[in-house]
Amino acid sequence: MIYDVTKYLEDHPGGADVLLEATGKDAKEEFDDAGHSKSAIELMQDYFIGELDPTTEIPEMDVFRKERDTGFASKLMESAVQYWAIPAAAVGISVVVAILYARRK
Ligand code: HEM
Repeated sequence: MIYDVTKYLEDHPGGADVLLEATGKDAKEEFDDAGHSKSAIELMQDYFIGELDPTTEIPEMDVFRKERDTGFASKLMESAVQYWAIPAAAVGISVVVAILYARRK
């Protein structure tokens, strides 16, 4: 569920700050935690603009988890690549040099 609350910023009893902080994020938990009344939930429907396209693979909470996961995983991969890149390059160069050296004789 996506809500455009731009026009509601000034009228929000909870303040514009909390809405701005929730921009572009999944604010379901914050919304629920605030204990919004039934009328607040009804009012919210006026600002409903659409759903996330599930095929875009970016539902908000997943993004956070994914960023954390892939962040960690990609860092691990990066360091793994760095770890292997130098010895692998050294071995590669040695092999080339050895072949060239062997050919000379
Ligand atoms: C379209 C979306 C929203 C609508 C229509 C809305 C509406 C309201 C309304 C009418 C109230 C007054 C209390 C009540 O009737 O429940 C309220 C309070 C509050 N709202 Fe929202 N709200 C929205 C989104 C949010 C979001 C996303 C957050 C947090 C990130 C939030 C945080 C709060 C808080 C903390 C209060 C309590 C203020 C207090 O009691 O001092 N609201 N909201």
